[in-house]
Amino acid sequence: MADTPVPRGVIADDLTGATDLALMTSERGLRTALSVGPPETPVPGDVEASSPDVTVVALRSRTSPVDEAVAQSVRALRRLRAQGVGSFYFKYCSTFDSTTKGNIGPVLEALLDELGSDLTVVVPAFPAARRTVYKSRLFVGDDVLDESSMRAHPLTPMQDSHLVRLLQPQMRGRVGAITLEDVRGDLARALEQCRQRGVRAAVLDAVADDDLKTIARATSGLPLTTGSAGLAAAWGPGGPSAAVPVTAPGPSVSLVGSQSETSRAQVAHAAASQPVFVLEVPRDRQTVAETVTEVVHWCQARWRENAERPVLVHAPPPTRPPDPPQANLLEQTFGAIASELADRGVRRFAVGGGETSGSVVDALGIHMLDIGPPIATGVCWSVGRRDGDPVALALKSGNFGGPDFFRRAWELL
Ligand SMILES: Nc1ncnc2c1ncn2[C@@H]1O[C@H](COP(=O)(O)OP(=O)(O)O)[C@@H](O)[C@H]1O
Ligand SMILES: O=C(O)[C@@H](O)C(=O)COP(=O)(O)O
Repeated sequence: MADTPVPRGVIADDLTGATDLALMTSERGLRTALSVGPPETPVPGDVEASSPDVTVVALRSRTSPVDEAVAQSVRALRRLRAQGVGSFYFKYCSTFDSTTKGNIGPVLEALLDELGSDLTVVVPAFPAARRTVYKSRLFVGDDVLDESSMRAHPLTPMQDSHLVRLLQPQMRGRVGAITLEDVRGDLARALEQCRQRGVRAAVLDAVADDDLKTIARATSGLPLTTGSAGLAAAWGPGGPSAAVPVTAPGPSVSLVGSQSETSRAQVAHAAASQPVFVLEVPRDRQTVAETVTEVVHWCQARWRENAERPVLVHAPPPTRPPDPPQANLLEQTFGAIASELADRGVRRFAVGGGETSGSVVDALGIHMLDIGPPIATGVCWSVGRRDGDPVALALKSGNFGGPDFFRRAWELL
């Protein structure tokens, strides 16, 4: 197994992306801390004792305006540097989710500027999750990105699959491409040629785990690398899993705001054995509050019938075209449901969707997560603390997990 130096600081643009990567490093035996938002600077003297191998900072910047995403990401980088971190990874989605005013390019350039570095790589490939890049085109399984279900994402509809074409309009600097032949040939030379041509971000083809190992080795000297959790599978020497055990008693609830095909199939599967509540899209804050009260009563009534049986609450099908204010009200609704249920003693939450997970964890007031055992590729149990009590969280990217995810997850607790 390759022994590749590990970027010690990871800045992730959403929470499920952060847990995806943290699972990867923790499974490889790297002690991984996940901070929800930039970490507080630790008290000097504690640094050595508590220093993890990798600190992952989960932001909620994926759909933020450019200025906000840049400010959040630079702030995270500065906090990590203050803790002694010297090498960084910017984690975005393996489906390269970004809006038309996408912030991946601006964030990447701001981080390069902050580090005084000229070149980085763009590596969203994650073959274990069937994301591959060939001739700069991103594939999801057998489909190019813009022919996959990502084409109809409510917040980040992806209507091109060519990463250079997607990224260049977001950047001041030049975007280049490195072909699979060069990745498998003389990658160091290809990177040097990019540098000489003034390329700031080189999009790398990769279709197999071995390509990622090659890339991890060839880019280990760069202060900043970027991509999905795929590349993290090639970091470090590898070793026994550093995952912590996760236990939390009491009733179980799944909250699904994701509209991906995968999530919808998972909800349909769960509905065969679990009570399911379908939300309406709230019109305003007042209807958010009314909906939350209704859902909390519904959950409690279901648990009085059978305390062991998980329940599931999910968002209704979206309107076309997608409506960001409605998306935001739904996120608030899921967050408030979680927080009201937690006030009533619920400690087991499975959440479908990255934005939805961010909203739920924020509403629960959780700032740090310990990484637990895997549930599916890219999804794990994690533990946060709320008023000192452990809260078990399965934070699932919309696109991840098998059809039985919302049953299987509970069986692992
Ligand atoms: N019916 C709907 N109308 C508007 N927005 C919706 C609807 N259903 C879900 N959403 C929003 O879509 C977004 C889904 O994003 P996210 O939770 O990140 O899921 P994924 O992981 O699939 O990207 C959330 O902001 C959610 O509130
Ligand atoms: O890289 C991935 O696919 C995931 O880690 C990820 O970023 C998930 O984002 P959401 O689909 O918004 O949950």
